[in-house]
Amino acid sequence: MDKQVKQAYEAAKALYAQHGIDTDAMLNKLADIKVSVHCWQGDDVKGFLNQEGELTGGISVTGQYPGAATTPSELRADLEQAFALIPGKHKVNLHAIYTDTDEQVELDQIEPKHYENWVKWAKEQGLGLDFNPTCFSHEKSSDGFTLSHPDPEIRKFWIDHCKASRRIGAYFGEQLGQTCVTNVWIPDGFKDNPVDRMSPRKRLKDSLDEVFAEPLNPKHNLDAVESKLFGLGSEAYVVGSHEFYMGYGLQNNTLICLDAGHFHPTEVISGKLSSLALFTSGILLHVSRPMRWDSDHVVIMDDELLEIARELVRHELLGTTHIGLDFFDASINRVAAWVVGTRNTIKALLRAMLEPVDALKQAEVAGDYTTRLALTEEFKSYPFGAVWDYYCAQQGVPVREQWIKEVKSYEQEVLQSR
Ligand SMILES: C[C@H](O)[C@H](O)[C@@H](O)C(=O)CO
Ligand SMILES: [Mn+2]
Repeated sequence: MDKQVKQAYEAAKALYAQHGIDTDAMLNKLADIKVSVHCWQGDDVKGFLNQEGELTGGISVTGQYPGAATTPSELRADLEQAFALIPGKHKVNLHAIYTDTDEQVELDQIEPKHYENWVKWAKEQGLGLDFNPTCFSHEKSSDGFTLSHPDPEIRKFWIDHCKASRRIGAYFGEQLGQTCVTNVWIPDGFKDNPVDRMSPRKRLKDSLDEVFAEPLNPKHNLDAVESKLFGLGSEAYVVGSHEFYMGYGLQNNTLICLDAGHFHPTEVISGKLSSLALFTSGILLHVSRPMRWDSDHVVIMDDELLEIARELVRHELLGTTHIGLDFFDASINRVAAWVVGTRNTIKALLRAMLEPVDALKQAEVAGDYTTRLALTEEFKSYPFGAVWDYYCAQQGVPVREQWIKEVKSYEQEVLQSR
């Protein structure tokens, strides 16, 4: 390890120790945290089932940066490159459209065999896998409705797709010895004010009951449901709102997924964790960065990211929270997008672990808000960067911005020839 990195770490360690913070212990804890890295940043949410099809469902990717993955092997190679620059061992989050097969399979007919190569690769790489049914970018969702569709045949198609997806999730979990989280998100909603808000929700509830009817081993698969406030073309009404899924998840014991971009622009998910955690067995996060809307920008070290990390650390929610990422930016190198967003998420967790939580809580309980504010502010310039650098070196990944040149040479050697 670089001498300077080590020296800076030792100095930082001594400073934190004065507040009873054991940096070595925190780094061991950090190494156990898995972030679920979403495959869809690598190819602009196209997938491999119908690559030429349009991205629908009220989500959008902008940018023309060259080098998007066009095959499962390319996507895996890009992910490997990203993971070589991210400390720790993590998970990959797949959508159903990321089949690896020559078969032209329909979404309601997908089977574990269509994802076998992903499992083989995940085993080789020591990664876990998560899964999502893809209820968009399909002719049967072209009018904006899937599980809440008024036509029972279309609804059945999507129910069967979600059922098949859960079985694939269970197969991932069983094969990899790591629980797979299968997350259901649907785009269903209206562009303009509906007359009947209730009936689509009733249909969605019934559909979900069918989807989740088959009992699966929770060691292999955990179900999650993801709400949203609005999408492109569903500005007035989304069937699967926060209230809907909060009720559904609590009543049916599924994980509730909070996507940072799925609420009103000034509403933050960090503030929701301590409430939800009291009533659920677990939470799924989609860490994202909404800019004025659900824009899915790459995650940066902003106040909300740090606040999410603090909530997880301060209330000991790391054991029951599944941390997934959800952003897609095609205006920059896509491998770099993964690296920036994932490194920041892990770094934010480390920053939160290096705060004097007990002292801050004591000050708060004693009504000493002066100390609470002063200590919080002073800790913002404590040398967490030196601890982070040491962690990267310890984990065998580039320290600080050293990783950028690796992404640049990968771009030259691999991405540019695509
Ligand atoms: C592709 C993802 O499933 C999708 O982004 C979903 O999670 C979402 O957040 C939709 O806005
Ligand atoms: Mn999401």
